[in-house]
Amino acid sequence: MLKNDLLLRAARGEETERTPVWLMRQAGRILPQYRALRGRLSGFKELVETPELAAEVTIQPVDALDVDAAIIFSDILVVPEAMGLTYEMVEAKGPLFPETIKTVQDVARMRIADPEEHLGYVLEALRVTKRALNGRVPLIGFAGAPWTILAYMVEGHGSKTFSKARRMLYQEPELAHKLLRKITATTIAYLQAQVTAGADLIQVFDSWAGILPPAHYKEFSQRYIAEICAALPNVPVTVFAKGAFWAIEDFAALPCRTIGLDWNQDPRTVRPLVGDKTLQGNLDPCALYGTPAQVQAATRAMLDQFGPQRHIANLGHGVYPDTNPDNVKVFIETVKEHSTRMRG
Ligand SMILES: Cc1c2[nH]c(c1CCC(=O)O)Cc1[nH]c(c(CCC(=O)O)c1C)Cc1[nH]c(c(CCC(=O)O)c1C)Cc1[nH]c(c(C)c1CCC(=O)O)C2
Repeated sequence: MLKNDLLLRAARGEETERTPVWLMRQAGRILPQYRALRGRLSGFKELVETPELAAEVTIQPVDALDVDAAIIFSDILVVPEAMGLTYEMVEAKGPLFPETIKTVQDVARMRIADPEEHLGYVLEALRVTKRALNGRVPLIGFAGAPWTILAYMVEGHGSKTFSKARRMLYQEPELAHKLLRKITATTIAYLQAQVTAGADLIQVFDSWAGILPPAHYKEFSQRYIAEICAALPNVPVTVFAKGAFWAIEDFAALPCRTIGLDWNQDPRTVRPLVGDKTLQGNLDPCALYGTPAQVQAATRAMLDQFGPQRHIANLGHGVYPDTNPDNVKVFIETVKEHSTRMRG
């Protein structure tokens, strides 16, 4: 039994006495206790692949920030690795795939991963975390959307344009679909296993949705996200497709409960377009660089724009590593106070 189920009730569209709040990337470099632990290890992957350590950093923000949810410490790139494409996390640079997907043979080599066999360390981290949380807050599981995963597998690293990945959609659309189908099958089995291992809510990250033209988004991304949502009927699903403001009416038709908004979207414009869905977001991560009074004012304004119900407060993307954790606490405290007042 959960002692704090605000997140799940808001996600299901039920009334809550205040707005739940958590932050994308809340476990990570903003916390000194994360940096201390991380500094003692060989690297990011050791942390991700050691269930006891992953559980420890998953719970750090629950202790330090008093957020209403924990999100399992992992990465979206564990999926391509499970399919056969190893990633490296290069210090101060980000992810790198030494080998990338270019040909039919490359796609044929990729396996549909078995969750217990190839991603057992994430499932074990979920089980350890769930036990250690002892019902304090819900535990969020996640995966990347197939398009965002393809983008990394083809490009090999982060990019402003992902033009190699986008080139494939024009030059070899059938090959892209072949790969997307394998990623989707892997992701469905992986997320179902996460739920069995203890995840209370699932978030799908389509971080690179916004670089696609709308027609490509429909063809190469949204339909696979819809398949994933439909395969998870017993758990609330959040879809966060960054930058895809033009697809908002299509999201309303997705078989998911919650739509994540980035900071470019105005919740007042979005709300009437998404029916009874719950919305998540969307304070500008850079708003946390202001003074505490400015953070308070920006957070209150955001809450007013969403309205009191069917809202999960968050930033519009992951918190930046150089954010002062004191301002993160101001954000969280302000959500709790102001959203309680909004109901009074
Ligand atoms: C695109 C993407 C990735 N990973 C993720 C996404 C989708 C969300 C988004 O759009 O930001 C998702 C992710 N990555 C991480 C989490 C953990 C849970 C959380 O607290 O949100 C989650 C949910 C840990 C991480 N993933 C990464 C770190 C930093 C690694 C370190 O400790 O040095 C963390 C805490 C590394 C990572 N991983 C990735 C990149 C581009 C980078 C480098 C940039 C960076 O360093 O922030 C791929």
